[in-house]
Amino acid sequence: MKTVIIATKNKGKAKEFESLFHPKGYEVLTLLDFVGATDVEETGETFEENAILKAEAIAKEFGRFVLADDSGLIVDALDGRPGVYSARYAGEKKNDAANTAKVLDELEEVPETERTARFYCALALASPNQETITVSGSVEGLIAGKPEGENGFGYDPVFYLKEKGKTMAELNSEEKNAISHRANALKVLERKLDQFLAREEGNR
Ligand SMILES: O=c1[nH]c(=O)c2ncn([C@@H]3O[C@H](COP(=O)(O)OP(=O)(O)OP(=O)(O)O)[C@@H](O)[C@H]3O)c2[nH]1
Ligand SMILES: [Mg+2]
Repeated sequence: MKTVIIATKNKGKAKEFESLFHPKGYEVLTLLDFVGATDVEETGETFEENAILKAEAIAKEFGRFVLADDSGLIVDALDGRPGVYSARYAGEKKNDAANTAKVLDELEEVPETERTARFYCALALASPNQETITVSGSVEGLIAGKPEGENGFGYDPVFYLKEKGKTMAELNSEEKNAISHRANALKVLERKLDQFLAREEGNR
C-alpha cells in the first residue's frame, strides 16, 4: 500500500485523514507514529504559512514528501478569532473544552444572526524534490449557544450546521468527512496529487 505521512500530532486530524485517505488506497502515518519528530513552531500569520512551515520542515527531516494541515475556527463577531490561534486560544496548553468555553463566553451577548463562523483548512504538500503545493477548504456554520454532540474534536460541539440542524459533533465521521473544511481542501488537492506524485517518481 502507498503511504502518506501527515505532519500532525493532533489525534482528531489523524483519524479524519485515515478515513479520507483509506478509500484512495493510502495508508496514513502521522507524527504520533514517529518518536522524537520535531514539534514545528507555528510562527506564521496565516493558515497557509503555518501549513507550509510544518510540511517543509518535516519533509526535510524525513527526506520524503509530507502533507501538513493548519486549520481553525474563524468567528465573524470576534473579528476572525480564534483563527490561527484556534488550538491554543485559552492558553499554551492545548485544551479543546477550555477553548470552546472561551468562544462561548465571548459570544454570550451576541444574537444568533450574528454568530456566523467558518472552519478553514490549509493543506501543504511538500517534498525535498519539488515545489510545495498549497490548497484550502472551508465550511460555513453558526456558533451554537452550548455544546452538543460527542463526535469529532476541537470546536465541533459548538459548530452548528443550519442545513443539517445539527452541530458538527452530532455528525458521524462519514457525514463530517462529506462536508468538512478538511475534506473540501483535500478534494482540491486531489486534482494536483497525481502530477505531484508522478514528479516524485521521476525524481527518484
Ligand atoms: O472542531 C473542530 N473541528 C475541526 O475539524 C477542526 N480543525 C481544526 N480545528 C481547531 O483548530 C485547531 C488547529 O490548529 P493546528 O492546525 O495548529 O493543529 P494542532 O495544533 O491541533 O495540531 P498540528 O497539526 O499542528 O500538530 C485545532 O486544534 C482545533 O482547535 C478544528 N476544530
Ligand atoms: Mg498546531
